[in-house]
Amino acid sequence: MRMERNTCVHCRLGGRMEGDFTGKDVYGKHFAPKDYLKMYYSFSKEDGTQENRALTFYLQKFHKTFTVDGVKGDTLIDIGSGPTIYQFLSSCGSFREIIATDYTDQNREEIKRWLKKDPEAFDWSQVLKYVCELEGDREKWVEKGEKVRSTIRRVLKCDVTQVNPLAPLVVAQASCVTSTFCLDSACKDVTTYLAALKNVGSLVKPGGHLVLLVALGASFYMVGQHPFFCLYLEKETVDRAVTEAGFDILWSEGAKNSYSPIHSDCKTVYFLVAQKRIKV
Ligand SMILES: Cc1nn(C[C@](C)(O)C(=O)N2CCN(c3cccc4cnccc34)CC2)cc1-c1ccccc1
Repeated sequence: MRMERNTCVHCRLGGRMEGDFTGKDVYGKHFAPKDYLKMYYSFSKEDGTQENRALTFYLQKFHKTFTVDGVKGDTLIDIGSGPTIYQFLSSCGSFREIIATDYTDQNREEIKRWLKKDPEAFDWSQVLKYVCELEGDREKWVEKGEKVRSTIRRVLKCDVTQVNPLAPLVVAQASCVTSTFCLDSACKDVTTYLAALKNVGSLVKPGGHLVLLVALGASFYMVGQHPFFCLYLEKETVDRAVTEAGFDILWSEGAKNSYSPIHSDCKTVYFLVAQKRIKV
């Protein structure tokens, strides 16, 4: 039907995206990791032409943070890991232990599938090769995979809306906390976002680092045919939330969104590195 092809996703959804927060239960029921991974983390076309500019931006910024700038420490906690492991490829050589976390069972299971080398696990080999090329030796990608597997020691449940996001577990404060596209998808409004950032920030030891990847100017994103809510955030809101959570922003960089408008209305993907103030 011609009209159908010409209407935006928002319109086709009957405008349901505005304010339609995707609650935790919906994630548990409707979030399909395989569809998500195929849609957002396929690295290139069959002919090898590289097309995933969003992913290469994230990988370059993680490389700058951990390999070039030398952010390191004992433990790194990743909050809202989703079903992905790309976020660990540069940090796995800089921390003794990585703890991956997510709210949904199916995302944690997808990570465990890759850790166990399950043949049904998502193929991250192209992404491993890209990061090894950034580090100067593309041929080291198999060893890189083994290093990631040996460094991810735990895969835990998290809920950023809880004061202790890892409750009922009490985990020692970490040298570094990373979180990619989590708070913007998990928080229904800015008040909740500010509180969630304080909750996540409480997991960082004084002097430790917080690394965030945020979708700016986004109200939804698609996984397969299912729309998911995203909190509409501007750079200034994120910067203020990080500062109010007790961190100094060391550097940040935004990149124009390269997702298809069918997948999301995201304007900018925003990478930020901050350091927790030491109370004197
Ligand atoms: C790309 C991309 N990836 N993602 C991350 C994704 C798929 O949303 C996810 O797996 N998440 C985050 C939400 N999350 C949660 C949901 C409910 C409650 C949670 C309570 N605590 C912690 C986590 C909770 C569960 C894991 C979002 C995008 C994206 C965003 C905007 C525009 C375009 C793309």
